[in-house]
Amino acid sequence: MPIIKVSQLRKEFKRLIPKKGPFASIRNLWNTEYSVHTAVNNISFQVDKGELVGYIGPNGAGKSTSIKMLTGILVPTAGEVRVAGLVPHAQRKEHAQNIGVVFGQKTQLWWDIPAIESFRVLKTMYRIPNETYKRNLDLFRELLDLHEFENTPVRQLSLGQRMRADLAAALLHDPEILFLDEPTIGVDVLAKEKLRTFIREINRERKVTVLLTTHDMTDIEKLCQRVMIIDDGQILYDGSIDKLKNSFGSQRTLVIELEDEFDPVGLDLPYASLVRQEGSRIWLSFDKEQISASQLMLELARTHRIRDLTVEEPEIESVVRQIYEAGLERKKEAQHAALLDV
Ligand SMILES: Nc1ncnc2c1ncn2[C@@H]1O[C@H](COP(=O)(O)OP(=O)(O)OP(=O)(O)O)[C@@H](O)[C@H]1O
Repeated sequence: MPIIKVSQLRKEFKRLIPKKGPFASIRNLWNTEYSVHTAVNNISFQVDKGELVGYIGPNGAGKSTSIKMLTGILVPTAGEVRVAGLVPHAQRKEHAQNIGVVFGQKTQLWWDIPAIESFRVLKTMYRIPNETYKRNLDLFRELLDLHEFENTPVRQLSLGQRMRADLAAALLHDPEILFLDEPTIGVDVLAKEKLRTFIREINRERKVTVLLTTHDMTDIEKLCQRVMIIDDGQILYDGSIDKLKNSFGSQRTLVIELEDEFDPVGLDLPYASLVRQEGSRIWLSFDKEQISASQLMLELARTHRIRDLTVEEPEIESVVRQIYEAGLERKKEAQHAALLDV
């Protein structure tokens, strides 16, 4: 059952075109010339209840703008968005009861008071029953080690501690849906792992639907069953991580353990290149569209005795990098064509 429904969603921003030349700063005071920038360009998708979906894309792709429309902070220019049956920007108060939001770049907590005080304020704001509040706080204390720092003013917390407090704050009122905008940004490896374990736990145990934006592909690999890639305001991919690797990353590595020391003399392997060698172990990179791992192995077996072999899938990091780079190339070509048109 879809809990998030987005159809032909669009967001345009007007940008002032600054005047140049003499007295520009004064003339800009009366400037009314704008250009329109489309940050989100007619996207459509649905998220089912209980899903944990990664929403990724390069800088400026439109992730935060989408999240802001889903959370009701921004009003769409066109299209439809419904979250748990509500229109976020039109029904902000009811919507706030259904969602939790964490923006990694900006805390939702009050800066000058300890996190525990912020939690008490949130309890009143969201009218959280005593029992629910206590149950949740006890659980979050246990899973996020809140007791270590809950009495320290938020401004004195480390980034990792602040993020843990923010996550707890976002979930105190038992929301059905959690929006996470870069929750692991700038956090050290151990703290990241703690945050990931917590996110996984509340998704699995409490069936909270999670939409997560991140630049950290390990977050995606460790947490998400499904990933959506947005670039230039448009969704380029929506599906599983395995399918993503298969569709976009055809490069594979065959790791072979030979019986004897590797001797490259006279070796002529079609469609493969030797990328590494350590004694009798070699790494061959190949494109699965051109040759299969078994064909490659047969070729090698003509001249070498093989003891063992494994095929390494591409890292999601490199697959996603290729997709971003292809998008960048397309943008450069479009800009170049536009310049030629002028
Ligand atoms: N308030 C605004 N006014 C004008 N342009 C904006 C505004 N907010 C965002 N944009 C533009 O919209 C585009 C998408 O921005 P957005 O913040 O959604 O990207 P993002 O994918 O979240 O990027 P990042 O990974 O860098 O956070 C960018 O070109 C950005 O400059």
